[in-house]
Amino acid sequence: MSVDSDYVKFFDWIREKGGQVHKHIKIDTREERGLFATSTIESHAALAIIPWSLVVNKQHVNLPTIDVATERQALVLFLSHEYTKQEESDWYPWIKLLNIDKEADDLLKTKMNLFNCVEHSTLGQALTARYQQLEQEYGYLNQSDKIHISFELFCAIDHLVWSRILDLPDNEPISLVPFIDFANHNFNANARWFIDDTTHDLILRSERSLNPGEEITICYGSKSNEELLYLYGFCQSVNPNDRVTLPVSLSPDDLLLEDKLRLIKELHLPPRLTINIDGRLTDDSQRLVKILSAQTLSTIDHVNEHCKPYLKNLLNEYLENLNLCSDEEMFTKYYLDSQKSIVQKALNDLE
Ligand SMILES: C[S@@+](CC[C@H](N)C(=O)[O-])C[C@H]1O[C@@H](n2cnc3c(N)ncnc32)[C@H](O)[C@@H]1O
Repeated sequence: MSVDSDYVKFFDWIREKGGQVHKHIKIDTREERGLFATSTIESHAALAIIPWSLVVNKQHVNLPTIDVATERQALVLFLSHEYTKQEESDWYPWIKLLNIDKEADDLLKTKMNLFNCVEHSTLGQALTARYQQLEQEYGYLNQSDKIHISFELFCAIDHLVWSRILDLPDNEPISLVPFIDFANHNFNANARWFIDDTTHDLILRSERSLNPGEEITICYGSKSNEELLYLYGFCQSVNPNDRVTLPVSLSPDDLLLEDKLRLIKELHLPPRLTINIDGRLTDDSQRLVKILSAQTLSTIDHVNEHCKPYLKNLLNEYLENLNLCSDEEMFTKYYLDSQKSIVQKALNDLE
């Protein structure tokens, strides 16, 4: 069976379930598989209407009725169960296109490569934590007979969930929305989705007129490269929302340890430094540096002579770590180059 006929079946399935897809749209693969206009489409056209019954979230009737720790886990279990049923699944026309087996292979090859490349960055730390959590989750679900797939497939499905969920507004649960999940990201997207107030359908709408062959994109939000890589496995060479986040810690030998911890808690300061694309620290981070670098109680929340050396040391250490990362893969290179350039700007500012 050709892939094209799988797409035809998918479109038919959406229509059978009461949805609509604009006649001038197809799913195609150029650099990346996505949605494309096959003819001119006017501005504000409904590109797709997806009925609420096809929106997968924790309230969905078909979700496994077992306790789940998080909304994300509910979606992972849903996809795992439907994947296991194969053609018996009511969702098969969509599940088939998710290429879960191939995703598992790719994840092992490319994503693990990414993982190794960025090992020394904050992204590496976040990915390590996620992997460890997945191992624990899988161990529990497997032991209690709640899941019947391999760990590799479980990781692939977890990645698919992270990369395809939509954050619906107004306290609606995070959801998977077949069809809209084939739209790729662009900061200058030409389409957007919303929930119809009266029907509760999910509508994908063109925001301007589309040319024949043009890709239909949505914006995944103002995310940094680190967030894009973590959630979706891609990032952008020029990302106006990029930033650096550095985890910081206090030495157990610090004589002001308790005072510093108390103040950080009182001020609700996140335990990391954030440096914006222009190389400037956020206000919270500037305050954190003052506290962390203070050597006397009277200067604990003031600019002191230790602020600059403290920050310089931290930035140079991070730069050294970034230089240890390999940068052959395109997205890893975008990420690393942007991180280095932001840290360098911050260091220049300190001179
Ligand atoms: C919601 S899905 C979009 C459809 C997906 N391309 C597919 O083939 O099913 C999100 C995934 O698409 C890819 N993607 C989306 N936007 C991208 C972009 N601007 N550049 C590269 N890959 C992108 C990433 O792999 C991401 O994890």
